[in-house]
Amino acid sequence: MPDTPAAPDTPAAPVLLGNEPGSFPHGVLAERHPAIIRQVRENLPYGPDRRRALDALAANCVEGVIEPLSADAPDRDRWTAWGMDEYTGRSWFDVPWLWSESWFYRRLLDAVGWFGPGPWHGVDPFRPVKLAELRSPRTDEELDALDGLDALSAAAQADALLHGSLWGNRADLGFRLSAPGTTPCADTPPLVADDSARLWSLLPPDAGTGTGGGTLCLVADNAGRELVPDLLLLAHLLATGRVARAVLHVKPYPYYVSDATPADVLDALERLTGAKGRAAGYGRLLWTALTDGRLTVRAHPFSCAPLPYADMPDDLRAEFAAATLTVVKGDLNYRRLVGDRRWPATTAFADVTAYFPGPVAALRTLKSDVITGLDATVETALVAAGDQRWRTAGTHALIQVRD
Ligand SMILES: O=P(O)(O)OC[C@@]1(O)O[C@H](CO)[C@@H](O)[C@@H]1O
Repeated sequence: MPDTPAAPDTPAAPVLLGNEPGSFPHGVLAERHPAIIRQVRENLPYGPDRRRALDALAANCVEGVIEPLSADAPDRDRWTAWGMDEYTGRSWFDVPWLWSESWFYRRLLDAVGWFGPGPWHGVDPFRPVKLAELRSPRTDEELDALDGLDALSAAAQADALLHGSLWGNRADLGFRLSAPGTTPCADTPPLVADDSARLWSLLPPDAGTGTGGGTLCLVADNAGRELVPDLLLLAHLLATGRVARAVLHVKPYPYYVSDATPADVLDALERLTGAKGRAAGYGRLLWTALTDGRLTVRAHPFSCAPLPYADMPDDLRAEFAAATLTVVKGDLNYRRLVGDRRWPATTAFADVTAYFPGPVAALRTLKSDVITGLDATVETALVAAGDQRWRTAGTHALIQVRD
């Protein structure tokens, strides 16, 4: 399977595995995944066959080994190219953590009958939790707060929407299974890196007016309370002419509990168009942009690949190469962007993303060990402030740009 180092000129750090008891990756494999299965079992009335399959997966993912997809699986060839044969027979804990997590969600879809011919075909096992969040009063509060933006300068409005999208990344339902009620940490500034000025310099206002303006790719992460502010940001960028077109990359199938799929985009859009005030205006703008082609939604198979973006296929590479800027959202996408490795925290972000075919920005709250691009002083302060939970607790965030 491909294993392109993220940055050929930077010595590659070791790939993260899940086999170290007490480590964050080990906890995800040993505890978070079984908890996700329990939640899925409770949230939908699956019949005995599906329940048995879920129980079998619960045992297999903790005690068993990787078993190949069935011969008639529609994506068997793809998974073969992504390393399935190489890892068959090995413990889930002994293969790259990035790989075994994606494998978990793929096998979960088998267990619930997503690919099958039966009644559960195409039914998102995470839909109940996604919808509960989208319909929550907190979403209303966030949409109502948009009307307060009118009092701000144009630059402050843009920053507010950027930060809404950034901190929306805390809305990760899988994460909340293992870190409920995490509160921001007062000891160190919440932003560990802030390249927002560089980001805005790549998207000047009105650069996108007329026919020759730029395209922004936004590689989305979670649905619901992350996707809503992502859509608001896109609407604002289109409305202010900072971009002429936007491409929203979402997942082709349910993944990492709350990751956005095309169906989730429609749900979020409905939430916006059904809202009041500025939120509704942005909803209408996005609806029109979808109909006239200024906004497109992509669900590329590689979006659910168990591999770093350094291994992206040529068609995706060409898309990102043509964009004025690609904004990559969230923790998992960050791991895939820089490579899921034990990088020293001060490793240059520009080096580990040198392979990326165009300007790229990461907007991410920190929910796993991987980190690059920190100033040494920032790292020292974070470490001095206490334990290493700043890496995984979602209390800190970053905006990093490589142009
Ligand atoms: O990508 P997201 O939604 O920001 O976060 C995904 C996440 O919760 O799941 C992984 C562990 O399962 C970590 O990368 C991260 O903590």
